Amino acid sequence: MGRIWAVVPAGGSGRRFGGGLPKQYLLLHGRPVLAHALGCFLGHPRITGVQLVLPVADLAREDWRACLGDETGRLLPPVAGGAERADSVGLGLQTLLEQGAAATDWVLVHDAARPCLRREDLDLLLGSLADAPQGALLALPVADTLKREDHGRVLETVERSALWRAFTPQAFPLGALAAALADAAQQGWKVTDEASAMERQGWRPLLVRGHGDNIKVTLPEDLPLAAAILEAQWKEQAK
Ligand SMILES: Nc1ccn([C@@H]2O[C@H](COP(=O)(O)OP(=O)(O)OP(=O)(O)O)[C@@H](O)[C@H]2O)c(=O)n1
Ligand SMILES: C[C@](O)(CO)[C@H](O)COP(=O)(O)O
Repeated sequence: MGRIWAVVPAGGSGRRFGGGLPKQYLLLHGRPVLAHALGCFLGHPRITGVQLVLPVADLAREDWRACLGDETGRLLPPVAGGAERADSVGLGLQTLLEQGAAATDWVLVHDAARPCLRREDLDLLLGSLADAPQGALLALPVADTLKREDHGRVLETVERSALWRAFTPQAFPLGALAAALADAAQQGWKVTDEASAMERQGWRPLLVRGHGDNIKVTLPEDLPLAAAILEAQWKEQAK
């Protein structure tokens, strides 16, 4: 396996979260949400470089860097994102390729809005790649009963026995993922994660069971939840 890169999409506006400041900049235990997400990769010996993707208006923003301390060695110059998450990821991948990454290198894509990724889960995903030629992603089996909605009422209960929640990081060969995202964009397919773009190409990525506390900060109530999760993780590590 060649080098392994990370792309961290942080180019969103946080519409569902609301408020003035996009959620990736909000503070969790004194550090921006995106700094927590970056930290996992910046401090990992198997990650060659980290490509952060920001809203174009924020490229000159520096405040979030202060919290990274001396971890910035592997942080590449941020690039501007696009209208949708998939566009931002694609722009991050293209930048890596233009800067000399090989198409056969691997890339992990991780939401900046997921600040609670455990090192052990990142290691689990990285460790799976040798046996995952079609890529891999952290995920968790659904534990709730799922309903399909129709005009505010239950239409049906969805059989959940084989359903998993897809998290990030999601790991794929860099060139194949860039091509799959470009194809999805050209075909007008809305892909909400990297795996679905690869599935469209016939790939069947490996599901790697991770911890459910790898939450995505999406709604206002997710921020205090993420703070409590981080605190619980730190207490667990301190034992
Ligand atoms: N055009 C976009 C949209 C989203 N993202 C990033 O993709 C991740 C997951 O997206 P989501 O949670 O949906 O963030 P937002 O798009 O900002 O949220 P919303 O859909 O509520 O506006 C986030 O780290 C977000 O910053 C991105 O890089 N570029
Ligand atoms: C990529 C992702 O986090 C996997 O669950 C999710 O699809 C992102 O969705 P969003 O609506 O862009 O937050």
